Amino acid sequence: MTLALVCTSHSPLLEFNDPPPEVRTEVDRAFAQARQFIEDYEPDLVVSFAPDHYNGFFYKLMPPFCIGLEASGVGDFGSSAGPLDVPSALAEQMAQSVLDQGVDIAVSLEMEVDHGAVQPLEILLGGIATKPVIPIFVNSVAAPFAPMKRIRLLGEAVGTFLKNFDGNVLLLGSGGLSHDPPVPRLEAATGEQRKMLLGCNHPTAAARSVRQQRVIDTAKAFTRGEAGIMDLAPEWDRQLLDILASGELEQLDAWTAKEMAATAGNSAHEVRTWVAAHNALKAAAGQYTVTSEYYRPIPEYIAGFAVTTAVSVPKTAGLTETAVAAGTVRA
Ligand SMILES: O=C(O)CCC(=O)/C=C/C=C(\O)C(=O)O
Ligand SMILES: [Fe+2]
Repeated sequence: MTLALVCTSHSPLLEFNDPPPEVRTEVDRAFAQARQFIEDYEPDLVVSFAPDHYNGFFYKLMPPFCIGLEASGVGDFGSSAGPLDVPSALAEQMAQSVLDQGVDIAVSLEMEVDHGAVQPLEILLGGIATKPVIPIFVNSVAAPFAPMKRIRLLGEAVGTFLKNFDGNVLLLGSGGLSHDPPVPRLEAATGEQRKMLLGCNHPTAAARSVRQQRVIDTAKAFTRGEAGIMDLAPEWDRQLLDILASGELEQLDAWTAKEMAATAGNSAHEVRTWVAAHNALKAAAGQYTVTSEYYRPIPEYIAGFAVTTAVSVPKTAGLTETAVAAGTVRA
């Protein structure tokens, strides 16, 4: 059994608001590099840690974590709709193992996933059903949030389960880094929004379209420096990437939800998926090496935008020559 990891920011704006061409080229190159990394690795199973943005999980019943025993894409922001290829029996065994290890996790036989889970599958694996995928929802937008230590322990429990898997496992983390896009929040919700957040009415295509347009308009205003959302926080992003690369993930236990949001924006909680994925790799393999890392704050995507790859082998010379040659290595 070996493991590999790709963590990537997602953005609903990828196809709706272009950054300058040289930045788009950089992002495409980082995606291409991650795709090649996966192709070379030939995963038998993908385990995806991803958030949701009130398309599949609502306040009517909001679990901190959930494993999909069956799942399908909802098709928001032009992402693919339809079933994922979830190995249900294996996903159920994973859920039992995670529970046995002391991490309470929900399961869903009808999990709905949005662009947060679907974009990485499309971009990195060519579609939502090209490989067997176990989707793990990590709540990253709906307060209250699980403490960071629990996120680390979720990753550890998943990684411990994967130790016994006979095959190559690719871990995915999706989201972040610093960003504050206009995702509605309960504390500021109007009557109609509150109903949407509760999940009283499942979002219609028309309602989704209004929400989507708001994100696009905000991104355009943000790029002009005119949006009333928080700035990106490159220093916070770099600190996080350094900690993830160091493997000393316990350092993140002290990060509180309040400070994370205050420093890096309300959607910075999506980095929880990165922490869980990295600790799954660490738990399964003992050590890991980050092999490539792309990072740039991209206002057009409202994102501290990063793509990294890692493998379950001890540290050697550090980042690979490929990463350096592609110009995607961090400073
Ligand atoms: O109004 C809504 O709920 C839609 C907003 C939305 O889905 C925004 C998503 C933003 C990201 O996924 C992101 O920047 O990470
Ligand atoms: Fe998101």
